[in-house]
Amino acid sequence: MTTDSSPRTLYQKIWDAHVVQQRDDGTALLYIDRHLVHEVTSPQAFDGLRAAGRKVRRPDLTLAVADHNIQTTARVDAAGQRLPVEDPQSAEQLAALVRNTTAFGVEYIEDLAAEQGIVHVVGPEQGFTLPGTTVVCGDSHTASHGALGALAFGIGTSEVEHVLASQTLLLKRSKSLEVRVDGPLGPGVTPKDVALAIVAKLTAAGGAGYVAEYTGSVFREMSIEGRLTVCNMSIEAGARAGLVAPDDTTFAYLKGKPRAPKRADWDKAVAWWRSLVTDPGATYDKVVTIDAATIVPLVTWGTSPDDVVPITGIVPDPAALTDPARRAAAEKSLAYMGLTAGQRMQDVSVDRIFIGSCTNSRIEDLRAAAAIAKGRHIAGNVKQALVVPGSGLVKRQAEAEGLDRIFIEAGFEWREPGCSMCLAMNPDKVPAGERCASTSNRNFVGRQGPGSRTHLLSPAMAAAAAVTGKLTDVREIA
Ligand SMILES: CC(C)[C@H](C(=O)O)[C@@H](O)C(=O)O
Ligand code: SF4
Repeated sequence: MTTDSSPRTLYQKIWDAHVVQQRDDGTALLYIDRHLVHEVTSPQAFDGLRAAGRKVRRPDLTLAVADHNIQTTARVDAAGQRLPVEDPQSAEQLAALVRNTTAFGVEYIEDLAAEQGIVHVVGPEQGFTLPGTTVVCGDSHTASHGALGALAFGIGTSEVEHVLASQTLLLKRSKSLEVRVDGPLGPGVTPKDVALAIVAKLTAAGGAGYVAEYTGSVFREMSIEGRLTVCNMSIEAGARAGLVAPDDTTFAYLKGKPRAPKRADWDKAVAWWRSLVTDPGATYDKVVTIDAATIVPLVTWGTSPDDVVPITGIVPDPAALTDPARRAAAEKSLAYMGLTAGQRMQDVSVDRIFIGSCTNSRIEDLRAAAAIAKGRHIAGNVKQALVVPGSGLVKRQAEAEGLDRIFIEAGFEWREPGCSMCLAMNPDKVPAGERCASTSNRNFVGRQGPGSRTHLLSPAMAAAAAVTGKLTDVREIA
């Protein structure tokens, strides 16, 4: 604990409030407030506990949900009977999560429950993620939860076991990075474009060793859904975590959420949460600023999330790169993506559309996509357009607003919640050589299936690509 009153960053305040023991080697044992668990990174951790004869220390602070392997087609038949998961490995991982959470007394959000969804959509939506808490999950996109002012980061399977057993984690403090974006956003520019602009500016490795705090008018004016999109992609710039200081928008979002504090506890919590801001005079180790007016609707061309160009731009020419290693990487990337230098991004036709993932599957994302899809139809060359809500609650809300009808009438498939085509661990895959306009966060080689080609963009731009059959400037449609 810091005892003097020197100005501190938000990151430092949350860190200081969670140090259980400071060690001489610079590491600290940190208390973990919330642990989210999914089926992919937990089986070995539970096995480890079993082998050591240990229990889960705080089952009440642990919440499990299946998302990566789960099918997004119907989960029950017409008679209400559960339909089997066909892939044996997925079926086993899902069964293991049920077995392990039952055996260790951890709460498991059942796959047929309306609360089921992608772990990073579920945490905020349930009020499980709260300002000023430390949140971990065996998943790199845990950074998302920083949108609520939580210090949230991904951990490996051995750390999952450590947290299950002790509710603590041994960590080295990261450096602090301020990412400031000020000014009004232009037409068609969404939080996803802000996120892509940040990743492009920092580069995919530029945030390594840092915890980013997003500051400036753009984030103050942004919804929680938008902040979740931006914080989600912190890891694509290599940052350990991303943070937005909690404010009235945060409190309004959390109030009444199932697991948020109630009555007098709520008032006490809000009073503390209001102190979670970077003090005037506190310094960051690094500061990056972006003028919001320079951000336009963006799209990726390559196989790294920082391969970003304006939708009005062209495929960059590797020959313009002087560093031979970077040039070779860009050439390889273009060959994989089936693109040629100088080609206009808006001439690139697409085979599939994916609207979903923990980056862009919340209600505002679906509203933005539906606004473009409304009264239109997917183009003849588009083989499949998936809309996968981030949770059963998002799905229900969207249906109450009639968004499902808009999508279905426009030729989209309306699915059950899960990670789906974001990483193709379930049957939702992009076939080799096919091109997908995707609202997810990674365009790595083979990410959406072996040989798949991914272009990252916003939900509105994904819907625009669906109806025109090619990458499209949403400003020309909306
Ligand atoms: C499967 C999981 C460990 C992985 C992650 O850590 O992020 C996945 O969610 C991803 O997005 O690649
Ligand atoms: S939606 Fe995609 S990025 Fe998010 S947790 Fe699932 S696989 Fe990872």
